[in-house]
Amino acid sequence: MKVAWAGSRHAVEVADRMACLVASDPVFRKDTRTMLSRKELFKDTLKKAAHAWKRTVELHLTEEEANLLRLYIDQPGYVDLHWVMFVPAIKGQGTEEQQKKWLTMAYKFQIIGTYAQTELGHGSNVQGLETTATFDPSTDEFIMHSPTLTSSKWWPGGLGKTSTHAVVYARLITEGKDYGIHGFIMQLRSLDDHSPLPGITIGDIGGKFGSGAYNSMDNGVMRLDHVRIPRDQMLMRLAQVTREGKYVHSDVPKQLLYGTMVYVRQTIVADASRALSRAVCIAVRYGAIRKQFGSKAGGPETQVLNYKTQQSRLFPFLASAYAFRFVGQWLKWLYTDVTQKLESKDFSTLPEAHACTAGLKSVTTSATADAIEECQKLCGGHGYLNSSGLPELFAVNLPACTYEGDNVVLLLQVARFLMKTVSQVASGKQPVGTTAYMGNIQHLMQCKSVVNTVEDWLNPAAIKEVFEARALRMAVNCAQNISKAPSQEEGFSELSPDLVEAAVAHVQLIIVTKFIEKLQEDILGHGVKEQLQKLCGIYALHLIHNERLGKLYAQVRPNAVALVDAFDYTDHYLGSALGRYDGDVYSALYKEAWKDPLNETVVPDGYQEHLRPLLKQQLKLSRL
Ligand SMILES: CCCCC/C=C\C/C=C\C/C=C\CC/C=C/C(=O)SCCNC(=O)CCNC(=O)[C@H](O)C(C)(C)COP(=O)(O)OP(=O)(O)OC[C@H]1O[C@@H](n2cnc3c(N)ncnc32)[C@H](O)[C@@H]1OP(=O)(O)O
Ligand SMILES: Cc1cc2nc3c(=O)[nH]c(=O)nc-3n(C[C@H](O)[C@H](O)[C@H](O)COP(=O)(O)OP(=O)(O)OC[C@H]3O[C@@H](n4cnc5c(N)ncnc54)[C@H](O)[C@@H]3O)c2cc1C
Repeated sequence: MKVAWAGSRHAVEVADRMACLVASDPVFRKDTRTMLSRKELFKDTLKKAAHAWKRTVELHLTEEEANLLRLYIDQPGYVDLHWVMFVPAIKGQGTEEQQKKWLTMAYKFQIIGTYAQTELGHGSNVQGLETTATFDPSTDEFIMHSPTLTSSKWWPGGLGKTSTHAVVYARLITEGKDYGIHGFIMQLRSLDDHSPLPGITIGDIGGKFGSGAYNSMDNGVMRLDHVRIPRDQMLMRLAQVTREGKYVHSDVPKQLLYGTMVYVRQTIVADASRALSRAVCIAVRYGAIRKQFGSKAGGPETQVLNYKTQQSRLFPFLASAYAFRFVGQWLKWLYTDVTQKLESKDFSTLPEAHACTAGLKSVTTSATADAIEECQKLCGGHGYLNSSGLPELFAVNLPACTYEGDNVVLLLQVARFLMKTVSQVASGKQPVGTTAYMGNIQHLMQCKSVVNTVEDWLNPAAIKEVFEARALRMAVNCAQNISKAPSQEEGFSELSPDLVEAAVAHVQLIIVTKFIEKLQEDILGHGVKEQLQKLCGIYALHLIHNERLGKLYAQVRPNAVALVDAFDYTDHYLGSALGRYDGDVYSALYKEAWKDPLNETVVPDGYQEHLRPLLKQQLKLSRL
């Protein structure tokens, strides 16, 4: 089963080796992490990251090994953004020349990069970002500027105290015209003393949910005051600005600007299955040890895992962990396939890749966060202790429902894709890939399920047909209702809760299908396939129920604010910049950020000891 889970014997071997390397190194200890102050935790993260890099170089680790080393250190930090977003953004959006220049430095850690897209005022609505990059032909430079409070960059990981560089997303303005959002490489801090460059105000945005957890990451705020960068620091693979200031767009779809997000969403599905499996592992093992109540007077107490209620709550999570793992492996393949097609200028599969990555990221991270929380309850009182590992696991994985795209916003993107596909089917076009089932519309709209017993759920064809029929009927129903609305846009908005459900049904169909396809592979090991068949059945069966309360929600909405005002909580008691009575959210958020101890100094404690030697050493090595 280890091989089935990991994907190959090789994967099991490398993972074991890297996990042992981390576990046996005292620098990577994490048992007291939740007791550290924010400053101590941050410094500990700097130390671990520098040590990890030292071991990577000393042991000549491959990329695969180095990634696993980072994963097992299990402490979010600036390196995640550097490798998972900064490097891929330059790879995807930089010209060959730009890649050569910047990636050479990034691969050797001579520079540390982050991905600065989100602002205080806009995250989901990328086209609403306000930072400007105005071309000045007299100096051949862009002037990077934050015109408003809400245009402050807000959230980028590693930005707060660590990154020396960033890919910054800003509105490109040239010859007086706004050409929308583009990516720019900016140096943020001095490579000599780490102080912010002139015109750049930068800091940490403050403590986050839970102790330990994501607080190891210095998510940052940044304001730019007319900072000049050379023209060639605009990422120019998708569009260019000439020396004269002419805007030229390449013959590639403009959506490739969002390519880094597609890449990261795909990796997040794998993260979700890992986090869910950790929670399930804790709850199942503990359930086998924990005993409560005797069966008969004087008889042995019952292992809590034997209670039917415990099983019905826990085993769907166990099945989901496997389901997410297999769909994650498939998604990685899909992403590689699409990337190869893009390189040969075949952009046809881009919309499907967007829908699959967005949908799967959304469904798997939401289910994982809910499941970790439930696992805490499944472990009773002890589950609430930090030492159970569950509070931190929950706190670290909860934001995956928000970062890389809010999960509801992403499901609406899937729904948009589905509505387009339904209309294409109606006009006679045969859908392909994960929507191919929609071509079977006549049958799926009318067929009756042959599933009557739990055993029927082990019949893959029956399972698949039920999920196809459910997904298709929900999508068609939405499309029909939208067509009755005064306009497409109004219909989409009005129907959005149903569209989200239709999107979830489509994504769950993909997960079920990929699980079934996995079962059709050669799976070695006595009884392994049989166990997986049972888990596939459990995963599918636990999903088939539904509730609709949309009409009641609409009736409550007009009084929703009054209904929470009626709790009569003071701002002090509520303790939330977001829940303030007066609604002055942005000013409050901004003010709170500067209170964080990390912002007491501009250059962080630990820079001289860990960060500077790391950067200097790499610089020296490159000059040898
Ligand atoms: C303890 C160990 C650690 C555990 C965790 C460890 C590691 C985790 C690993 C990684 C994570 C690490 C850190 C997290 C860092 C987080 C970073 C971020 O959050 S970066 C910021 C991410 N931001 C977002 O995701 C914003 C979400 N919003 C959007 O994506 C878009 O704005 C949105 C919602 C798609 C709307 O786009 P917009 O252009 O305004 O509108 P349209 O809906 O009209 O779309 C236009 C067309 O473009 C198509 N589209 C949209 N997105 C994409 C895409 N990505 N790819 C391809 N195509 C896309 C869309 O379908 C429309 O097409 P049509 O015109 O309909 O054909
Ligand atoms: C831990 C963490 C790390 C992050 N790291 C980075 C980073 O490194 N770099 C970076 O650039 N960003 C980063 N982000 C920012 C992240 O990408 C955004 O928070 C995310 O994209 C959501 O945007 P938002 O915060 O503006 O939410 P909003 O869009 O303001 O969402 C608020 C609510 O409105 C709803 N909503 C919004 N739009 C719609 C709609 N059209 N229809 C229906 N409902 C809607 C959402 O569902 C949500 O419930 C990070 C965030 C977190 C939490």
